[in-house]
Amino acid sequence: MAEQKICVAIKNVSKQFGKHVVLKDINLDIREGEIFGLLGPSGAGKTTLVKELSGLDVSTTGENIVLQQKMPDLKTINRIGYMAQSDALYEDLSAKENLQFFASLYGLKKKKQNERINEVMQLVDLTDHLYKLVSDYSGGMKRRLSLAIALLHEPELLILDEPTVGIDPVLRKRIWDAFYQLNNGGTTIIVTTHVMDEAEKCDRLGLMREGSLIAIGSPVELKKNTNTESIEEAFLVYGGVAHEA
Ligand SMILES: Nc1ncnc2c1ncn2[C@@H]1O[C@H](COP(=O)(O)OP(=O)(O)OP(=O)(O)O)[C@@H](O)[C@H]1O
Repeated sequence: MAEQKICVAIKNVSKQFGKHVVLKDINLDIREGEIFGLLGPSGAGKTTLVKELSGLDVSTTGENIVLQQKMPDLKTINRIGYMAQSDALYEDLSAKENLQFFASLYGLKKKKQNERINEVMQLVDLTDHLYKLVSDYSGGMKRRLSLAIALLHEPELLILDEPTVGIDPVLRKRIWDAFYQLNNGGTTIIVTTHVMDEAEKCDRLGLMREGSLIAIGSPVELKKNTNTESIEEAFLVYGGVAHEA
């Protein structure tokens, strides 16, 4: 990590859907250039939080400052790449047509569009499948195409909601290689996951449970502080579940 500048500042953020409190007073700084993982079981509030950071939802109280702007902010949204949990692709179009559509939405000019389409498809290793209909893509290919789309406008911050769910280990490694490549180029990455080996790949983690952030630290720190050997065990200790050695 070259710098310690703050990319995302989450300040006293709470979220309620009706009476249901989904996020409880979250405070978190994410640094520029880091890969930050939000780890927690289903329903912990990870998606709700990253949607707020992406400008797709708003907090009930508190504020989310992303790239020095209070969210939601239209200009800032254009500096973020967001990959949702389920793929938002047009199945009846080819990959290239999908990419062109989203590139136009991002306002990229024709020449730039073609350049970026080639670059992002190379990064996700789909160059040979550019003209294939998305309906003929496998699940893993669709995930990689979604990632390519999120990268078209060269975002400074990439937010990935469970990017490798349902993906086999070989492909998962390939996708993570792409994340590292982007991160080495300076992109800050926020990734939600409930996969422990994926959590180990992050620079720092925020452990979430029932809408609360119960611990923040590097994988090594979290294990050391709880005297455990795995993130899974550390999570249980932070969550108040007895740790049996
Ligand atoms: N639009 C909504 N209206 C009402 N409740 C919602 C809405 N969106 C999310 N929730 C609730 O908020 C809680 C947190 O959901 P969220 O999707 O943020 O969790 P998550 O940690 O991302 O889980 P998963 O890993 O399953 O995606 C859940 O109880 C969910 O039912």
